[in-house]
Amino acid sequence: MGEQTIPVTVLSGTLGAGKTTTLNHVLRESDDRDLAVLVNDMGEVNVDADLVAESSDIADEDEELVELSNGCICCELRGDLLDAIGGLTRDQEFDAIVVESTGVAEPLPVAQTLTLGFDQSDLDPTEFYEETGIEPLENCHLDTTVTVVDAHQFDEAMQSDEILDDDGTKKHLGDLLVEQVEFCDVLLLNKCDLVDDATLDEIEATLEMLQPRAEIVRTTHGRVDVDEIIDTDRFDFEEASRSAGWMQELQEPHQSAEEEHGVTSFVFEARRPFHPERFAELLDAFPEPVVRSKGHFWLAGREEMALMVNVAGQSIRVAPAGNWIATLPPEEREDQFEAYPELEETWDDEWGDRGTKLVVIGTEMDHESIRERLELCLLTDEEMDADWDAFDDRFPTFEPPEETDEDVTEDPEHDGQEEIGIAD
Ligand SMILES: Nc1nc2c(ncn2[C@@H]2O[C@H](COP(=O)(O)OP(=O)(O)OP(=O)(O)O)[C@@H](O)[C@H]2O)c(=O)[nH]1
Repeated sequence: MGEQTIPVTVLSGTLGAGKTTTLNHVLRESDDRDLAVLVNDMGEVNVDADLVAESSDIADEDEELVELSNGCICCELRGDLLDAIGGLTRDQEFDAIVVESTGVAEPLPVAQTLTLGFDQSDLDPTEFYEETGIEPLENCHLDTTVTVVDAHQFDEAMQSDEILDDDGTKKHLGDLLVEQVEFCDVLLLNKCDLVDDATLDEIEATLEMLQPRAEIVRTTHGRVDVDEIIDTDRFDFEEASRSAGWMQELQEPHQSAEEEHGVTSFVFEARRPFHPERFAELLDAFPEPVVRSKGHFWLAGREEMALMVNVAGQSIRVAPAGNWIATLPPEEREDQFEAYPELEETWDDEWGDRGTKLVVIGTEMDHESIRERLELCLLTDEEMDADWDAFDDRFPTFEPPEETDEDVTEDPEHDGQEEIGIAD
């Protein structure tokens, strides 16, 4: 794998960020490379493929264009994506392949599909192959994931409550933007011509906080040095899925976060549960400077299961984060102690591992005031002795997970996160 196989670059980015413009630039600048291009076109929403096909610069016999329509390559077209790459590369030797996702695609499932399809991942692909009927492709590797960010729309998109529909899956624009930023190797901060330098510095500081690993390149009209995004060998699935800022912050918190352009982060920890009503109220009107928050929490009345909160701009979702280790049979608990020795150090005689750990990232945040507001959501001494089941609890109910030995300190990234819809 690697050297001799065809490098695949995936371009993501919200609608209108400049993916097609970047792709056109790459094609124009790649006279010395034979490129294949796959464009995911969502029918009426997106006419990229037409634009690409019409461009005379691109209608070059060395290049091949495949359009994947009527669906999303992060959802039902996952198999089609691999089929298309398989078809393209069966008889022709390309130097590289560029995949342009739709503006609503999540990069993680696309990368998962490619790493599984190229047999490049440590995950067991058997089920995937059975489900899709796909033969693993041995002649390609996922090389670089690129997210194009629209500098001009960034703040607005983060604060937007616009809901996007990705083939039936509804998500907030801000949530998608954060996912795209958190999962990539290279961030193109595009449309720099429309934004002043001070604002660009601020956006870049936020991007760095959200995604410390990615290379950030400022561009105008997608004019990037092609070597920054093609055949870079930058992609690593494990690293990519673990590198998001909030994850690093949870694992190695630096309490007095270095401030750059007003972007800071802190970790909130507590060993008492949140009052479900007060915490719901806080989430309803989450402090505006918070750009991103994620972590697990303990909700009074939910002593079986840890919950996970995921705030990205205006989007707030809650998901199950696995059973508390305290609920496990003693022998399984011992296994967990062995695997995670630090668990024993923080174990509470009464409540075991139950507790809350959230990372909060934001711009111009007053840490103390946000910390205080979170603390006010914790049960008071009096409430600690009350009947917790009697509290008004608007959070969604989740079925207990089948596997009970999940470590809640790891991010399980469960599917099925629920938009909590606390506001209504
Ligand atoms: N001023 C300015 N406009 C840009 C820049 N990059 C792209 N645009 C314009 O922004 C619009 C959207 O660009 P596209 O490249 O089509 O964006 P996209 O991400 O492919 O959009 P979708 O395919 O709809 O998701 C076009 O009108 C581009 O000409 C830039 O750096 N500066």
